[in-house]
Formats: sequence, structure tokens, C-alpha cells
Amino acid sequence: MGAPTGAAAVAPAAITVNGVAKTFHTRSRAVHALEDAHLEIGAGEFVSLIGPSGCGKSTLLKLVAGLLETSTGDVRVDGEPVSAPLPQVAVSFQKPTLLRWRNVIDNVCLPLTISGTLDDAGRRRATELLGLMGLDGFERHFPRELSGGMEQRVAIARSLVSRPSLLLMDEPFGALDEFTREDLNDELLTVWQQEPKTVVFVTHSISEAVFLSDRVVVMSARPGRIHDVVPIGLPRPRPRALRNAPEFYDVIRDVRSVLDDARGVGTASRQEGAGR
Ligand SMILES: Nc1ncnc2c1ncn2[C@@H]1O[C@H](COP(=O)(O)OP(=O)(O)OP(=O)(O)O)[C@@H](O)[C@H]1O
Repeated sequence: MGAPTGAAAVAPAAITVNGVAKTFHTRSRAVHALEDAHLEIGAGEFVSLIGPSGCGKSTLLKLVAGLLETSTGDVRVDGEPVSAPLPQVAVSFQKPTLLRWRNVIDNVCLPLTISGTLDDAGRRRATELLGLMGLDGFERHFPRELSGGMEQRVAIARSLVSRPSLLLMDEPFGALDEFTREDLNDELLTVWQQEPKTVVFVTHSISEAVFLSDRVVVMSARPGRIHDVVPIGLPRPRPRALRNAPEFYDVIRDVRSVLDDARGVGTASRQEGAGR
């Protein structure tokens, strides 16, 4: 498949999370969502965040997105402190949040419409991204005519249309059946390989994290901390068949062991060198 017009126009972003804590003050109490988080993500890396419910994965993602402010410490993208959403960063969530009254192509073009930069090249790019997402021929359909998986494909195309150098994804495929999720994982990796960018991906699925990532950040709960970072040594590109390979299961076992440890239920033994 040829690269889309003007692909890889923007260099991927690097991220630094330095001594970050986040406390939410509700009316009745203070919630320590994140404590003493340190993390470096290299430009072009694909990193997943995984951990028990409530351990601060979304909070960390929103801090990088500039949607929340840190309580202490700082977050930097390409060396610049993040204090508000940055134009080179796109965020996608579990709910696709398409505009029901706009058709598919107009939904994908929305970021360009909002920034006042929509032109013929932008429309062509939107069409190309829909093709990459397996949605050729659906440009004029409305969200009500799409399945959940198709809506999420449109949302991913929308998040890519402005060529972000950093893509932050919060459980984007969490509501989808396993087969659709795997298809979307494959499509996401195709785009990521064609247009290098940094991706931070929150998921509850160990296999999804392993399949996609260069490294998996394992977090522990109450207060949320970064427990360990597991490098995923599986070669790229990663074909569908990798999901049946023994080495894939070895790495999954390795990450599960770290996750069990983070949850304080350590049972499995981490294989030294697995996944490295
Ligand atoms: N705006 C908020 N106000 C108060 N507390 C919050 C707020 N946002 C998150 N929290 C709390 O911070 C903690 C971390 O939440 P966060 O959503 O980051 O966890 P998570 O790991 O993404 O969870 P899940 O896996 O269930 O989505 C939780 O205890 C949550 O209740």
C-alpha cells in the first residue's frame, strides 16, 4: 500500500513525566490519583499503560494531553512544559463521540474545519484515512448507519487527519468485540508504521498492550504509581499470525506476572529475559 499524500510530515514527539502527582479534591475528600510518576517516552515509541481500575491511567493520559494540571511535578512534550492542549496532540476515547448530524467524511474533517485549515488536500487525506480504516464507500453515511466498530474507525481517522505527532488513546477499543478490536489493532499499527508518531495507549487488555507496544507501563493502584515498565521485544512488523505464536504468549505471561505483582497477588513467575 502506498503512503498517503504528504505522510509523515510531522516528526514524532517525545514525552517526559517528571515526579508527577495528581490529587483531586472532591467536596468530601482528597483523591490521590497519581503519585511520584516518572516516565520517559521516546519520539516514535508506542507505549501502553495498563493497571487495575482506578490506578490513574486516564489521569496520566489527560495530564500529557494538557486536559488536567499536575499537583506537583511536570509533564513535557518535546521539552516544553504542557499546560494546555497542544495542537500537535490528538486524543481519542472509548466513546467515538461523532457528531450525529454530520456524515462520515465531515466528521473526519472536523479538526480541520475547526482550525480553519480544511482544503482539498485535507479532504483527500480524510478519504485516504477512511480507506486505511477499511471504510471505503462510507464517506456519505451518517453515524446512525454505522456499527460501533465502524464509528470507532471514523473516530481514529478523525484523530489522525491533522497529522498529530502524538496520539493519546484512552481505551479506544474497549467497547468492541475481540475480532473487531484485533482488526482495529492491525489498522492502527499500519497507520503508525506509515506515519511515524508517538502513541500512548491505555488498555485493560494485556494481549492488546503486548501486540501493539514497544513498552508496557504497568501501574499499581492507590495511589496510582508506575510499578514497572516491560519492554516488548517482539519484532515488527507484527502480523496477525503473531497472536498464535508461542513467543507472544510468553510475553503476555511476563506482563501478567508484573501486573499480578503490581496488584499484590503475585502468583506467576516472570521469565527472565522474556519479551526482551
Ligand atoms: N475529576 C475527578 N475528580 C475526582 N476524582 C477523580 C477524577 N478523575 C479521576 N478521579 C479518581 O482518580 C483515580 C484514578 O482515576 P483514573 O480514571 O485515572 O483511573 P484509571 O486507571 O483510568 O481507571 P479505569 O481503568 O477504571 O478507567 C480514581 O480513584 C478516580 O475516582
